[in-house]
Amino acid sequence: MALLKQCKQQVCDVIEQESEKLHALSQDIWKTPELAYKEHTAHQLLTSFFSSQAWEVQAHYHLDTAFRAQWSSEATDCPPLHVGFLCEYDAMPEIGHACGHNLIAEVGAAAALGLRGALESVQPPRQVQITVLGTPAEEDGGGKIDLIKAGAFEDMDVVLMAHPAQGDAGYIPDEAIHDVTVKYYGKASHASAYPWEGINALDAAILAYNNISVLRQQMKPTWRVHGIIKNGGVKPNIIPDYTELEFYLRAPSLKDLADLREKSYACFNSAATATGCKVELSSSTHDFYDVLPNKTLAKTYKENGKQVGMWFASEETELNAMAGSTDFGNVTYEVPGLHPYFYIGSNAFNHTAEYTEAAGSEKAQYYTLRTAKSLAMTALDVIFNPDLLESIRQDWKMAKEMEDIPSGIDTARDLNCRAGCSSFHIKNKTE
Ligand SMILES: NCCCC[C@H](NC(=O)CCN)C(=O)O
Repeated sequence: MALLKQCKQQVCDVIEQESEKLHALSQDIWKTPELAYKEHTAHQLLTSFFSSQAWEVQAHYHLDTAFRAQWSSEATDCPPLHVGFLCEYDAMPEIGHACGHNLIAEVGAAAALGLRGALESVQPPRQVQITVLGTPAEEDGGGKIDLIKAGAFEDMDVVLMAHPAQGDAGYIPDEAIHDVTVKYYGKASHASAYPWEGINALDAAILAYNNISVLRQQMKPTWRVHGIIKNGGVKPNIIPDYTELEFYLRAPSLKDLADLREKSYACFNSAATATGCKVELSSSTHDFYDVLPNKTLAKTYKENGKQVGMWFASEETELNAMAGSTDFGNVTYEVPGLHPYFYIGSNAFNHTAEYTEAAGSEKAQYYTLRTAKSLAMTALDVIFNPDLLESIRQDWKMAKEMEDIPSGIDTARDLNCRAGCSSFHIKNKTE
């Protein structure tokens, strides 16, 4: 496959040629951290970038801060093979790009440029359509889920993106997540003069927190529940009449998440019963599904990654690692997808100020670009090898069949079902 080899080389050359522009793009995003659905500067930077590179851009694609950029090679007799690359670009409150989404955007852009450059340099075996989707609101909300609902993934064959971490990995089992806001309503009273007249909403909040801590003993090791008290009252001498908590519930499958949700809701409700408060449980964001594995895609990515200098832990280590959650999970229920993790030259952990610094560092560039090369090379393998695509489709079908999806949940369309950045335990060998 001399042509494939030549194309892979071309991917690397194009990405290197464009490296300064790509670096500037991710730097500009990094310097202006924006929260979910409000990523106006990042959106503007990315849409201008793709327009200037002669891509067909649909800015404001179904969402204000989403976009779609497309390019297609010349038509052949076969229907086009449709490859999607995703760019995330939302940041975290107060600590900026602490999950490195500026680098995710750069990887998506670089991989798309590299793949297009390679396909323009040869006569590809079939027509290829490349779509870059700008997907807002991963840290909160789930922009990809809005885009799934709008049909954005419907005709794609494979979707690829990569996420910054502490090491390179082909697949880490990101968990399904359900966010819940818990509100307790009590009755205010003078806390010293007439405490018996009050109904203490803070007591309910503390009981709820402790109920969850007690439940933890009976949780499976892969389950995660963590929360904060957003409102704990206003003054010590006023019995709090209102408190508010926010919790994230996570589990490795939709079935486990439904179980965990039931148990956790019992903890929240019983705290209300014990204190005489009223309770309100609500969720304002989409549930994220677990990320389905695709062995063939992950293996192909790792083979390419090794060619550009990556080191990977064993598959078993990867499968036992914990990450967080992502709305890419829902994408993997729609279309075969790959969501590898990549080293950015730092040992810092995601969601810390140190990681923000690392994501904006010059050092991260080398690792970010080699990740983009590996993603684009993986796309080339899919394009040049029809058997590979067949195997990817088989893996996808099997992974979906193996999910024990609770009744009442239609993963195809009912996105109101259940599904972190904790530490990524995959370490780089050299660290
Ligand atoms: N609705 C809350 C979503 C939180 C998503 C967040 N994602 C990441 O950290 C990216 C790594 N997969 C999380 O897992 O906390």
